[in-house]
Amino acid sequence: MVKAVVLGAAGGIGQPLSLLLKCNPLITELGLYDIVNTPGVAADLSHIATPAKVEGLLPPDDGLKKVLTGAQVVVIPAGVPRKPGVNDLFKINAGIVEGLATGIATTAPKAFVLVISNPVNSTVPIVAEVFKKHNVFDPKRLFGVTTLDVVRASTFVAEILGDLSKASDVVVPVVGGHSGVTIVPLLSQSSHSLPSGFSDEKLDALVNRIQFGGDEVVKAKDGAGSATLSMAYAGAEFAVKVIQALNGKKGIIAPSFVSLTIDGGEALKKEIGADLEFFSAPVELGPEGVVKINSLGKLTDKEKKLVAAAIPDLTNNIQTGIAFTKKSNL
Ligand SMILES: NC(=O)c1ccc[n+]([C@@H]2O[C@H](COP(=O)([O-])OP(=O)(O)OC[C@H]3O[C@@H](n4cnc5c(N)ncnc54)[C@H](O)[C@@H]3O)[C@@H](O)[C@H]2O)c1
Ligand SMILES: O=C(O)C[C@H](O)C(=O)O
Repeated sequence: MVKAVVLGAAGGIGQPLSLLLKCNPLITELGLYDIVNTPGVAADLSHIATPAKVEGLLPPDDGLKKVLTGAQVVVIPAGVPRKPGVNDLFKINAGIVEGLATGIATTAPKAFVLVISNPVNSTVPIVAEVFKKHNVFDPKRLFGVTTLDVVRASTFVAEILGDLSKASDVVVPVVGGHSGVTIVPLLSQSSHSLPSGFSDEKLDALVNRIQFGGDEVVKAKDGAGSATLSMAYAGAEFAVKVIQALNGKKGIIAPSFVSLTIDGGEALKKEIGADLEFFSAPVELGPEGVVKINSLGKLTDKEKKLVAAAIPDLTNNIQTGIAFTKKSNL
């Protein structure tokens, strides 16, 4: 019996993500919340012949509180995506995420919180600070969703291998954060080796494509927003892993942007040579959330440089999130 909730459920990510969650038999209750359209989305999904009972709520009449009551897993894709005229996502999304995190901290403080809203490197620290203000912060239960970078890495490697049927078997750890140079694919650890003779230039181009995969979609959508369908796929994949671990399945490991106060975090700080509060690394999941942050493993010199290049942006992004909540009255 698992209740999952999507905050921002009527949006470009929210709707297909809610569809994928509704299709998962592990979920028995699915709560949908947005500032618009959730009753319609919920009515539509409720006709699908799967176990989850769906409800769609809006802000009036304590909708946020009602939807969060009893929630075990809360996924947050609420907020604006990149599009013309929207240059600073943080300005808008910081307040949205802070408001929703306040709702979770007061109504479902034990829920696992999966943050999709960008910029993830800053919105995750915002959620952490809000939870600290309410004295309910459990770092093991807060996740920045970086799975789309992992999904892209698998797909692009399978494309290079000339066999997309392998895409879902290819495992490439992607670490660091979720924006541009903070995205660090560890291609030397790919489950499927790149073709022999794969040149340095080609490797650089592949790293760049994974780091800036979001731009490809924004450009192709030509003003209509950023990745929604691939993000919904990635978000559902990560949410299901969290739910499987919650239900007792062992050995689930996936990269996520998490607090380095968790077991394994101190060792990771030494590995990356930086005293960061958050970093995306492979984490082992269990019924209480993150059991342990794993080592990044053996890195090539190129990968060590990529990690070093990610640190300044990560430091700034994390501090921007923390500074926002310090100034806020919520
Ligand atoms: N983590 C990732 O890998 C990743 C990937 C793609 C997009 N994103 C981010 O996800 C976010 C959503 O993208 P999208 O394309 O779905 O945008 P969208 O505009 O299509 O949908 C966002 C939804 O959020 C809702 N919303 C706004 N304020 C809200 C509030 N206070 N409470 C509840 N709902 C609220 C809107 O009504 C809308 O339905 C963006 O910030 C985007 O940058 C993250
Ligand atoms: O790039 C974006 O703005 C959206 C998202 O973070 C992505 O990786 O596609």
